[in-house]
Amino acid sequence: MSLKNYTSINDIDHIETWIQEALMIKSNPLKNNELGKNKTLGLLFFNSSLRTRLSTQKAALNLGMNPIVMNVSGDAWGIEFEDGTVMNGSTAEHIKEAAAVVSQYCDVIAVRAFPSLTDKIKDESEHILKSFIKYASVPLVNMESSTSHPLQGLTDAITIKENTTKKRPKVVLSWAPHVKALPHAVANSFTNAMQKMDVEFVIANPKGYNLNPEIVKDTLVYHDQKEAFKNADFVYAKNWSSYEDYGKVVKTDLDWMITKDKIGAAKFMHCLPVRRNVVVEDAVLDSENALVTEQANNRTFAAQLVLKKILENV
Ligand SMILES: NCCC[C@H](NC(=O)CCC(=O)O)C(=O)O
Ligand SMILES: NC(=O)OP(=O)(O)O
Repeated sequence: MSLKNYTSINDIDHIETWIQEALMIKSNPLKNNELGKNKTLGLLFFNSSLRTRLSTQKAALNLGMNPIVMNVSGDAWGIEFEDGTVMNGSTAEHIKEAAAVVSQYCDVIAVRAFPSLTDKIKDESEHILKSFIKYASVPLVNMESSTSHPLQGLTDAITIKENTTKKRPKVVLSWAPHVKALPHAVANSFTNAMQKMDVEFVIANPKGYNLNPEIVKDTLVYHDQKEAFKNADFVYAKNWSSYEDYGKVVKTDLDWMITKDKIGAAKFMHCLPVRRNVVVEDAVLDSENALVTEQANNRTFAAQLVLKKILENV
């Protein structure tokens, strides 16, 4: 299947096939190093990044593409996204011009834009991502938007497939404590990805932290972490702010921190960056059961698969 834009896990037609394709790329990353020759990937960051910034560039380089990167916030002119506004405030150019202009320099555009966590309706409308899609004339890749992080979700699916010996492993997504209000994007895309895979998938979170019911669907949600962790093969930790009381930290349940004692022999996963001894204790991250570096490595191959599918279509 060729691809126009990659904005959500729902753009994956058959996840098992995509995983196999990504693993083929991993076994020979330079096989298609002519496919992107003389093509430019523009990476636009409205927020910080280490893994996405480097692994997506690495993926582009493996395909022979030329990546160019910009930190939009701070370095570029402030972009206006509202239609018909009198631009006499702090924004200096409109997304209509900005996206059209970036499309002159790039064959593919990748964008990272986190949610406000204050305006649920606006965040859920994905106005930044959708505006780029509307006004750019080239394909777009989501590098974590308000509600989804599909490069991460695909990576996590690949990592679980590589690290399981069981036909149908038990995978638990667990909320974990944090000092800040964080987005739902990673948890949403992980949930979307697990729902497409042949795994026993459950979610554990304290009361008040249920994810968007339209994402959770009929996935089992436990409010008792210990109960959820029984017989788990993979524990995926992530903090998110409240969805119901949108963007709020309703309570910091410190006893939800992931410990060696709690997860036993289960493999530990996290998208990173992770706050040690807040989200998860050192003993877990420093153990052989931590897959976090492997996940970060797989980001390259997930991005490479997505770019390959887009390049085959342009
Ligand atoms: N891209 C992976 C996670 C990005 C972001 N984490 C953060 O903002 C953590 C920041 C901190 O720990 O201060 C999130 O949860 O969506
Ligand atoms: N996991 C992830 O997306 O990391 P960065 O925020 O560092 O890109």
